Amino acid sequence: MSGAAPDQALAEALDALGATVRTGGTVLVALDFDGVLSPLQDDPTACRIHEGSRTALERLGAVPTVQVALVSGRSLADLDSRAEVPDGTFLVGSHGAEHGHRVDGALARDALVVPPEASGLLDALRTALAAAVSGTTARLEHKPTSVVLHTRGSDPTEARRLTDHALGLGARDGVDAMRGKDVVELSVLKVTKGDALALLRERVGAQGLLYAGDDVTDERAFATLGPEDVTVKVGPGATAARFRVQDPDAVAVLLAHLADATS
Ligand SMILES: O=P(O)(O)OC[C@H]1O[C@H](O[C@H]2O[C@H](CO)[C@@H](O)[C@H](O)[C@H]2O)[C@H](O)[C@@H](O)[C@@H]1O
Repeated sequence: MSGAAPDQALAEALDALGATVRTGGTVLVALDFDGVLSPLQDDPTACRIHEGSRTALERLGAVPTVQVALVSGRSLADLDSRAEVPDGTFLVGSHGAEHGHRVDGALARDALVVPPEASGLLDALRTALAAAVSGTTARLEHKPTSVVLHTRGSDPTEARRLTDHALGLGARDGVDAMRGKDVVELSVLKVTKGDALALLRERVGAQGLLYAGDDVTDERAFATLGPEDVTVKVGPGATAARFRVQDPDAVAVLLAHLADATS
């Protein structure tokens, strides 16, 4: 495998999670998708899970007291279509708005309730953003509870103008604006990955937790996790996480190390 090995402090934290599993404790292994399990791409539809991570998650998913979860900003359907994860994996999409899990080779979704006033607001946001990006190189992505402005690859001046416009729309009542890497997401539900992780932790009764993420919305999650949790920032930039690895190649090595530590 081509990624860098975890540094000593992270390796020790992974070994401690492995020891928890070997003594019968439950460990939640939760991962962001873009920038963590897949390298970032100009075209979001080109992203696939890293082969090394896919293999390691297969191994981890086979351990009875390891619970694997993907916690992503992508819509649940989009995440499911490219994740290639084993049965039993929890999938959280749209930054925590959509929940499901893999069972019998398919996605089982939890019900998603969007109040009518929120649907109306989302339609208005979609219309306003569509008018703003018309004739530009920026793109829109539509999710069940949000619309996303993508400016990766756009002219920087145009990207700034559209970003400011989207953030202006995001200041409206009932809208949660989230900035990410060359994206502004306008959601009509107030959700966070931190809340999603808290729910999952309770649902599986985890004694140990690992979460790896690379983006602004992952910082929201890191900030809610405890000092004993193994939080891993992927890539450069300020972070509230305890540990850092360089890139998705290093994530694959980290997950393989954890899989080894559980057996
Ligand atoms: O929480 P994540 O799994 O990291 O999802 C966050 C967003 O990921 C995608 O956008 C990002 O990745 C794209 C593909 O590499 C890249 O082109 C874009 O610039 C990035 O922001 C996805 O398209 C969004 O819906 C997710 O919210």
